[in-house]
Amino acid sequence: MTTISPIKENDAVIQGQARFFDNLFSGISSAALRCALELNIAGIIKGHDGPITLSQIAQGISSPTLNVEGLSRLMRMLVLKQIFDELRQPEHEEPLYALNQCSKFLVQDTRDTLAPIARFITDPLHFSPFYNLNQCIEEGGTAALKTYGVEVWDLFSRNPQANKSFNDSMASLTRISMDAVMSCYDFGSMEGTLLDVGGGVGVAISEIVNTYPHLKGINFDMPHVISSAPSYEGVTHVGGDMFTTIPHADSFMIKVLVNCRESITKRNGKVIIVDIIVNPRGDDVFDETRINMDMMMLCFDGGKERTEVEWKRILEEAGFPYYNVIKIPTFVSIIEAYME
Ligand SMILES: C[S@@+](CC[C@H](N)C(=O)[O-])C[C@H]1O[C@@H](n2cnc3c(N)ncnc32)[C@H](O)[C@@H]1O
Repeated sequence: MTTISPIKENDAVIQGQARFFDNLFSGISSAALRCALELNIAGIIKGHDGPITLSQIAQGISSPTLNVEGLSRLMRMLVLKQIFDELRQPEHEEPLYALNQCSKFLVQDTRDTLAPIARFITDPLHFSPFYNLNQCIEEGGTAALKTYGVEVWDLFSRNPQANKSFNDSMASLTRISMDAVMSCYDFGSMEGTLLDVGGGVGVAISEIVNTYPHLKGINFDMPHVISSAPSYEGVTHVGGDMFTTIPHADSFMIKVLVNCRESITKRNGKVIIVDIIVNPRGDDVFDETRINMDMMMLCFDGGKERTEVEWKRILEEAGFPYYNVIKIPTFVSIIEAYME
């Protein structure tokens, strides 16, 4: 006779094992998310205007050799991960699958789509350097350089497809945080020119200028990024290297501060930083996202996400001893920094 001892979920050893496996297999969640994107599952559900069966998803994929059993197992995984909802209703034999607050971001071509960042983050081009993360910690330098022989910005400037994929991914990430930024910060009190340093293809500055047309926007980024930026009314795109010189403006939105001080034309000029403040305590719903983004920067471009103490130090070194932090309901915060 076999006796089965029930799993004691409170047992620290069991919990440790479960945590180990959850982390070990977390890359499979990314792969399943990418697979849902490639198969356009969110788009198929959205197209039906309501929850649908597995067979309807299968029809939407319309592959003559579709592995329906595989699709059903994929949906089980995506439901377990709360990426899609599964509804069991008595009148339906088959479960119904529905979009939820997570999978709605997989629908493509909407204003709030996160499909471009999902595609970029799960792309081998982005993921391969993580296999060299240990080297980048042992020796310093970026894992991207060790993988590709060039830094990412060079890689993007030489590879138009990678450049577009990265720029689109950043634009989608920026777009979803801009509502929170705009509703919590009064750009209307600014005057003259506002320059976004490393502004990508100009999503943030275009939204600001669109709401506050009295401001003149300057979007500053590297020439290969600017060359693919769409034009926006009230925004001038300028290509260049922020480590060499940044154009003059009355106020700045910025990620790197060193050159900013010399570029501020008025004494009352201020710097608005819209960026991550790392909170290693993990008591905020976005803390893991912020730490993941920090690892991405460590591996990929050699940048870093900062705690408030680190921001305070870097601001002081750049000549901005006064600052306010404005917490907003998204993964970034606003830091308003002043010279005096
Ligand atoms: C993390 S992305 C952020 C893009 C944009 N601010 C956004 O939120 O969507 C960093 C940006 O900095 C730009 N960048 C990196 N090094 C730069 C440099 N030396 N001069 C100007 N821009 C630079 C990159 O091209 C990229 O668009």
